[in-house]
Amino acid sequence: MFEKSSWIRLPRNVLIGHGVLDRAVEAIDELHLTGRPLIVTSPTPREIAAGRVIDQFGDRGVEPAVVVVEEASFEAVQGVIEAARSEEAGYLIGIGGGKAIDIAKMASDEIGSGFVSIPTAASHDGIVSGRGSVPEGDTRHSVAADPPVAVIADTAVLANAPWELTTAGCADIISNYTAVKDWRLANRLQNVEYSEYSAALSEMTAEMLVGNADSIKRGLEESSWIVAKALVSSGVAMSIAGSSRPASGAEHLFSHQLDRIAPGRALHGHQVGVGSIMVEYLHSGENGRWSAIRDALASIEAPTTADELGLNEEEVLDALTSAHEIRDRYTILGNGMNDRAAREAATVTGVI
Ligand SMILES: NC(=O)C1=CN([C@@H]2O[C@H](COP(=O)(O)OP(=O)(O)OC[C@H]3O[C@@H](n4cnc5c(N)ncnc54)[C@H](OP(=O)(O)O)[C@@H]3O)[C@@H](O)[C@H]2O)C=CC1
Ligand SMILES: O=C(CO)COP(=O)(O)O
Ligand SMILES: [Zn+2]
Repeated sequence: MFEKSSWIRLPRNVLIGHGVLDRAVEAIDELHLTGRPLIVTSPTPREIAAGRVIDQFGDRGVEPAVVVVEEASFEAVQGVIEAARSEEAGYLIGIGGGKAIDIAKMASDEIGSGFVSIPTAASHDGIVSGRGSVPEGDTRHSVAADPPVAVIADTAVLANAPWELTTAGCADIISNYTAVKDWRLANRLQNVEYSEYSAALSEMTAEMLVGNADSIKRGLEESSWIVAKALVSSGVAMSIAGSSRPASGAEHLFSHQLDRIAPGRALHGHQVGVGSIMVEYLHSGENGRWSAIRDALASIEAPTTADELGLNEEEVLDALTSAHEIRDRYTILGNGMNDRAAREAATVTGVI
């Protein structure tokens, strides 16, 4: 008897392009959300973008509540939930990088309200996904949450963000190559649920980004357009899968470990990019495609070495040998790498 079923949650309105931030309230109006909006933002995006959205609401006689978060943590999520209750918010709007958007996403899931994603940086593919990613103690939780009901990505805002945030977003997309390899492996070895559609979309997104690498240049708004579309596409792949598997494999475990070992040293996307070079080496060996991943990263000015990430050898080796412990997610790392194997992978690929 056929008993399979799936429920794919996707955003309804996706606006990408020059100046779309000024149409934010118009796009939100179309969704028929009710009640007072609560804006969740972080310090810089508060200055850069949230004010413009608040003004649009003001023109309609609506005064949104605002919470400014400093870090991605469960306490911050709890704070937003409490603010939403005390301010009687009807829905949430996340304005910022991954931190603000993840927190708004997870709080709205808990409250059962709608959530709108307004990224100010093209720095990661969580801007549209139905996953929140939050560290806690020695682990990191990838939490299921409703995806945004709308995404409003203004390429002028994204292009004005520091260039490294955009290259981080590119690297997060390029890492899909190894994430999908790990997913297939986990499906073969552990019967992990796998979606061919989601995997194909995730890989195609990485292919298209690499194919357009020549147009990804500092100071060019078109770069933000290309990257924002790829981030949306990768987020959709995660929504189809119902997990972050198509965009998060061993290279993400490596990065999550770095967040513990060397917090705040480098951006999420940059760490996963470097992780991806080494994970590709583990999958395909010395003559494999790891050098193509490295070259793709280098061509968009993303880091390819420990040095460029601001890390030393020991930190990289520590993260590599302990990455398998951070979460119950089967990858090429299996039961873990020993010191010698880790050093070899990092040395052959030129990471250290
Ligand atoms: N849910 C998911 O599927 C995914 C989630 N993530 C999560 O996202 C987070 C990483 O995202 P990331 O965006 O790098 O982190 P942040 O939100 O911390 O943003 C990075 C930095 O950029 C600043 N910033 C944001 N927008 C602008 C702008 N327009 N101009 C100048 N500065 C700006 C922020 O300032 P300020 O400090 O003032 O806010 C911050 O210092 C991690 O927590 C990661 O786990 C990553 C990938 C996928
Ligand atoms: O960063 C992500 C995808 O790019 C989210 O993955 P995690 O589930 O590993 O947090
Ligand atoms: Zn990522």
